[in-house]
This record gives sequence, C-alpha cells and structure tokens, in this order.
Amino acid sequence: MARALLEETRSAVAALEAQGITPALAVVLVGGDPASEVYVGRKVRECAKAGIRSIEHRLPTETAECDLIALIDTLNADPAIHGVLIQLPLPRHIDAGRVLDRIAPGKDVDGFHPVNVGRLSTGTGGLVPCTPLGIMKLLDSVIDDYRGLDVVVIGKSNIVGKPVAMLLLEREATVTVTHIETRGLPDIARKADIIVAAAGAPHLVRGYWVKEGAVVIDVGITRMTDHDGATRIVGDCATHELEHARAVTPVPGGVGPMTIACLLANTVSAARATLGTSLESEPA
Ligand SMILES: Nc1nc(=O)c2c([nH]1)NC[C@@H]1CN(c3ccc(C(=O)N[C@@H](CCC(=O)O)C(=O)O)cc3)C=[N+]21
Repeated sequence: MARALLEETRSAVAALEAQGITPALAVVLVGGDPASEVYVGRKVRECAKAGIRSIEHRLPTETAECDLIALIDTLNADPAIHGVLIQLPLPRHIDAGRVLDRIAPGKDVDGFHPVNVGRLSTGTGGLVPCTPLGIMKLLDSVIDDYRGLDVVVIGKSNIVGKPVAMLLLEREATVTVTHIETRGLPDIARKADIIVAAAGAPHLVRGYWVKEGAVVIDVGITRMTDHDGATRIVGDCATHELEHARAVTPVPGGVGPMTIACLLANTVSAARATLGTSLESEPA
C-alpha cells in the first residue's frame, strides 16, 4: 500500500510540475540522534524517488532555540518551500511546543501545529498527522463502514493516539482511548473490533487481548539489541499470538512505510493548496 501511495504521489507531483510547481519539503534535524538519522535519510530518499525536492537542514545539538525559530521563519517565508518538518525529538534545551507553533500551518506537513490539531478535532480540514493518516488508509483497505464499531486506541500521544482517535470518531466509530495507566486494559481491548497499539511498549498486546476477527494496527517501533548484538525492531503486539485476528500490520514494514508515504502526500497537498492562493495574491 505504501508503494502504491508513493506511485500516486509521483503522478501528482508530475501534474504539479506541469503547472510550474515543484513540491519541496524542508527537513530539519537538530543533533545526531541515530534513529532520527535513519528516518530523515529515508524521508529524503523517498522524496527523491517521487520527484519532490527535499532540502535538509542539519543543525548541531547545541543550536539555540532562537536560531531554530529563525530558520523556521525563513522557511515559512520562502515561496519555493511547501512543507516544513522538524524531526522529533528535539534536544532537551529546546521547547518543542514553541518550535512547532512557529511553523506556518499551511506548511505543517506533520499536522502538529495547534491550528491543524484544532481543525482535526473539529473535522474542518487542515493537514493531518502522517501516522494517523497512514493508519486510516490501512484500515480503509479492510473496513468500509466504521459506524458503531468498537475501537480501542492504546496510547495517548499527540502524534498518534489522540489524532487517530479523532479520525475514527469522525467515521462514527465508538472510540476508547487508553494508555499504559489504564486499568483492566486486556478486558477493554478484548471488546474491540479494531485495536490501534501505539504505546511504545514491546509485545504489550498479547493473543488473549484480541477478539477473534479483530483488526490490529501495530504502531510500535522499539529498537532492541539481540544477544549477538544485532538490532531489530519490535512492535507493540505479540504478532505470533494473533493468528485469530482478521488482519495485523507487521513491524517493520507496516505503519512505518505508510507514515513516510503520507508525509510525501501531505507535501503534495500543501504544494497544491498554494495554487489557488498564490494566483489571488499576485498583482494582476
Ligand atoms: N516531526 C516528526 N515527524 C514524524 O513523523 C516523526 C518524527 N518527527 N520523529 C520520529 C517519528 C517516527 N517516525 C517513523 C517514520 C517511519 C518509520 C519507518 O519507516 N519504519 C520502518 C523501519 C525503519 C527502520 O529500519 O528503523 C518500518 O516500520 O518498516 C518509522 C518511524 C516518524 N516520526
């Protein structure tokens, strides 16, 4: 599915090119967190394949918050840049909230700006966070009517848990948002037609938590080191115990690649949205 979405995005990029717009994504990485390096590398590579121009800004860990803000202002003001992504986590001395608030909402391809969060919670458009968007596309491939379905979201993050709950509510599912402090989680989960596991707790969701025929989305990506020193990525679900589920997303190779494909799709949406406005704001 991620490959198909990237293919669609490539066509959409070509169509925009024909109208004189090359979609461009600025990716800002502060510090050298190894996982972030991997993700940013992947984003930049996929952009190239899709024909999206990507501009990497790598700043040292000790970058002052005001300098990062100044960079965001520059990117906001640059009409050739359509998307701005600040890779998280940021170093501790930087207030991530203040930084994300500074991104122009129309360029906020992560959908983390309060304006986009508000739009999502009122169902009034805006840019939607990439992981929740990818999760909905995955779910849409097996579910066509969400009305009245019981969904249990495990995890209450601003990046996954809360926004995916909003999207599912919009489809009139009955959504229960839980987290690691929730009491009786296995019993709550067992009622679900759909489980979205986004707690960042490896193999949290066991076989007996999952109802026969449920659809399970595994958002976890915990890096583990084996006895032999090899690293592997472990999800939030004990997938080998979920043979009775209707469908389970794999880790790796499930939600992660969809997240990146949706980031590119959001960049194209942001670029397309400038078409109407830039014509109106240009002097005749
Ligand atoms: N501003 C911002 N936006 C993000 O969207 C964002 C972020 N910061 N910080 C970190 C998280 C994490 N995230 C992932 C994206 C793709 C994979 C992915 O493609 N994973 C592969 C495996 C990758 C690997 O080998 O490590 C997979 O699941 O198959 C994983 C994680 C985006 N994030």
